[in-house]
Amino acid sequence: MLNRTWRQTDPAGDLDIRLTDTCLRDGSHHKRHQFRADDVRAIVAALDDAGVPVLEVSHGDGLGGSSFNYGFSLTPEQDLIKIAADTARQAKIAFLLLPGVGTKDDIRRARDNGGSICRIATHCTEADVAEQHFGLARELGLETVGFLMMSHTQTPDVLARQARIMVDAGCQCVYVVDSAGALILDGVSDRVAAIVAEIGDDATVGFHGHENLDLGCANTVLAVRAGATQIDGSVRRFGAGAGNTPLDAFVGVSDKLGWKTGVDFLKIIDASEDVVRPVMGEECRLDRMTMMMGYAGVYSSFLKHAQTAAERYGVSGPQLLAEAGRRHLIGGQEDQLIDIALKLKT
Ligand SMILES: C[C@H](O)CC(=O)C(=O)O
Ligand SMILES: [Mn+2]
Repeated sequence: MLNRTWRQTDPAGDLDIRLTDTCLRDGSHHKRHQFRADDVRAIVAALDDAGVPVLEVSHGDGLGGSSFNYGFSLTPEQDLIKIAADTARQAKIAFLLLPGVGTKDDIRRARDNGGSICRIATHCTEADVAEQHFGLARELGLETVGFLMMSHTQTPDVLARQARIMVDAGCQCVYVVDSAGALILDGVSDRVAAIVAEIGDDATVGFHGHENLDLGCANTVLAVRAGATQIDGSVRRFGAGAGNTPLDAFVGVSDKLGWKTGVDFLKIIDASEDVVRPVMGEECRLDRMTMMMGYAGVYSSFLKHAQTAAERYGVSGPQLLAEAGRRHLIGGQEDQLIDIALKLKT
């Protein structure tokens, strides 16, 4: 019989990990951007009380995302950022910006509303479009994070070079972002390790997982073991597609591995059940649509757009998403889903 203690300490040893919950930003995709002010107030209060150090609040596609192309917000995101900042006692409020969707003025407004961490996301080969935004964010005294979206599409070396561009522009932490939930175990650790090797003396590295192949927690553990110290997740997986790495479960995993997150496990699982779940409308599901997203490498925030197109034109959603994967669509190409549906219909 193996003499195993119940608490398997991890080869990575005692680690401090900083968690960011993104259910009020990535979860905005799942909720079709229909957050009410009271939803945000309740979720921020509960996650803040549980000790979550960073809460991200914005439209799912980032500042300025409320539009015909991405979906209109029920409550202006700048109001939600201010509500979050006014409600949180210890948590910092982060916001996301995709250059071209949002503007530098949106960054200024989010800072004025109490946001203190500016997270700038680009496709993983287009880091250079964010250079001026990192520069402005640092001038404004904001902490900066860079998102390399759709990281599964590029090799570790390419991502490392893109991370260097972000850091040289003022980014303080670069994330491997598994936007499609398509990365599998070593595919995560290889990418994180390559970026750590490139920028580890100047910046930290993070990981943002999605659940489309049900690997969120496992991938995130390997990201930490490869050197990531900033981790995204969402309570109740409340994010695009089948959701993000479940932050509540990951807190439990971290506790059992001896990693320090500062989050109270009992409080976060109660917040998940009693506060977040009632706001979601429906659970984020691992179903044929979301599994096809992970399988075909499709941007998770396309899910609701693909469901709408498949229903409107009477075509197979999984087949629509398979073609979106073949076309290597990236954020901003939501309209292509309609083109695919029309072609499938003929
Ligand atoms: C705008 C996207 O939703 C950012 C993100 O969360 C991802 O790429 O994953
Ligand atoms: Mn995401």
